[in-house]
Amino acid sequence: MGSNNVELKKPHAVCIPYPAQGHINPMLKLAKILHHKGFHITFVNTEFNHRRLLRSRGPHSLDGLLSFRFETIPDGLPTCDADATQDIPSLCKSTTETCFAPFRDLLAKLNDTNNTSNVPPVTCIVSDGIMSFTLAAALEIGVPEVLFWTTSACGFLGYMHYTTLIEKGYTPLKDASYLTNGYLETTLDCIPGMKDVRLRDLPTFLRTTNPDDFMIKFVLQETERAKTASAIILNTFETLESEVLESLRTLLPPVYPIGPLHLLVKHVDDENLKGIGSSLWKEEPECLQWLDNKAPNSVVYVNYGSITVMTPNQLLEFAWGLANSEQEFLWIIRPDIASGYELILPPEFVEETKNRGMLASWCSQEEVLNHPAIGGFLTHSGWNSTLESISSGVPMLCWPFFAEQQTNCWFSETKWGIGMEIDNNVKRDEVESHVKELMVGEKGKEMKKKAMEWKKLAELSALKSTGSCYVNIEKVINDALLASKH
Ligand SMILES: O=c1ccn([C@@H]2O[C@H](COP(=O)(O)OP(=O)(O)O[C@H]3O[C@H](CO)[C@@H](O)[C@H](O)[C@H]3O)[C@@H](O)[C@H]2O)c(=O)[nH]1
Repeated sequence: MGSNNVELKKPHAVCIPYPAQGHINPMLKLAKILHHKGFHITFVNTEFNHRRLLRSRGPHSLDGLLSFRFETIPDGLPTCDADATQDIPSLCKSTTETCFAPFRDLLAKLNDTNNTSNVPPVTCIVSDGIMSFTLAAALEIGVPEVLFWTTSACGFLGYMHYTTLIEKGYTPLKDASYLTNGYLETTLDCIPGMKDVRLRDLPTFLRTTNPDDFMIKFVLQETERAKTASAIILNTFETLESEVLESLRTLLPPVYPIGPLHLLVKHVDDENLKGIGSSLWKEEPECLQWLDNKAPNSVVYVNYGSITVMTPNQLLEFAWGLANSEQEFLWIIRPDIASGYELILPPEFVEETKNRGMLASWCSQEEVLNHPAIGGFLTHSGWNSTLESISSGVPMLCWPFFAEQQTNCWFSETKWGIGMEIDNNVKRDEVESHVKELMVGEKGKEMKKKAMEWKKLAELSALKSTGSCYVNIEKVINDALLASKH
């Protein structure tokens, strides 16, 4: 009884990620940190992802703890049980249009004083930045809400300036020829903190001719609502993106960099929480065993995250580029990477690389990037992948796919000196030469040196008690999450 009383006195944070892998991962880490700081946690998944997590991690993997519980709401899309990423624009549309009511019902259930489940009243909401419908629900029950944008600060700044791009007539594009006629190379000087950025380096939803494009409207809606949150948090660190953060601070409520969360969560020393994970696909531990037999810095790691798709031809160009580079590689090919196509790698490729290549469908990426055998990362430049690579001191080849990945790529290459871009129209010769440069060339050595410097700074920001992001989490808790709304 006594312990229940203690439980009922805790502050209660409802954490709701956008329902995609790259958003659930950092939100779960943050939820664990908040739990460690004394919060009761309700973590809200969609029913679709809840079922996927149970399949990938086992039937009891979401049982949670007395003080860390999982709840679900429907995502509004037709029922489906595929182990595949959902279409992002459809998911943005359905979450923004249908999730408010079930979320509000869930809050009412959690706040029901007749309930006998020892859940304290909800005292704050931590919501994904692109689930901003939750702000109205927070307002209704009179609790503060912090928005967690899981992108880089630079990517977020790009989104914040969609209004500027529309005002200045940069988007929508006049016609489809503007996609290929060199127009996207235009450099801009209207985004403070991103001098000389090109249109093509900004989040890709601007590449439309349709003035009513849903994704543009969605970005405008989410960035406008962000201004009404109690605070904005970002999974980055001050020294990495100081100029951009400064620029964001002129546009928004308090902005706190609180990353890298995968380093900060290491301070949570709680055996009960260790088993709670968020991988939607089953990880293949053989990848790590394979790496154990490799020399330091000898393997290039290839992974395009959870959303990227490509044509069989692009896949083939990567395959032959890797084979011809003569480097060792660990290549993760998600089962749905070539969605809609049958995916077959040529037997000659498999034969030629069998002694120096390992193929798998999903892995524990943080562990892989931290393995001493990894010398470089061929990535789609998703923010989690970029930050995990930075924190492991691993330089990158960037093949950005969509959203703010293009911005992450540009910053990796031009500002942080740890990335080299591969042309979107991927060709095997370019993959071969870039992989060689990354792994054994002079440029690769320079990038490795820089990456090791950033790794140190990432670690510093996550230091227990004194690291700037460690301190920022305390500030978010005291100044926003525990602050009374009224
Ligand atoms: O085999 C794998 C592949 C990936 N991951 C993890 O999955 C996450 C992938 O996230 P990210 O690299 O950010 O890529 P996306 O899944 O594409 O992420 C989406 O969400 C990010 C955060 O908002 C955005 O930066 C991206 O543009 C958007 O596509 C990372 O934590 C990886 O460690 C694994 O654990 N194993």
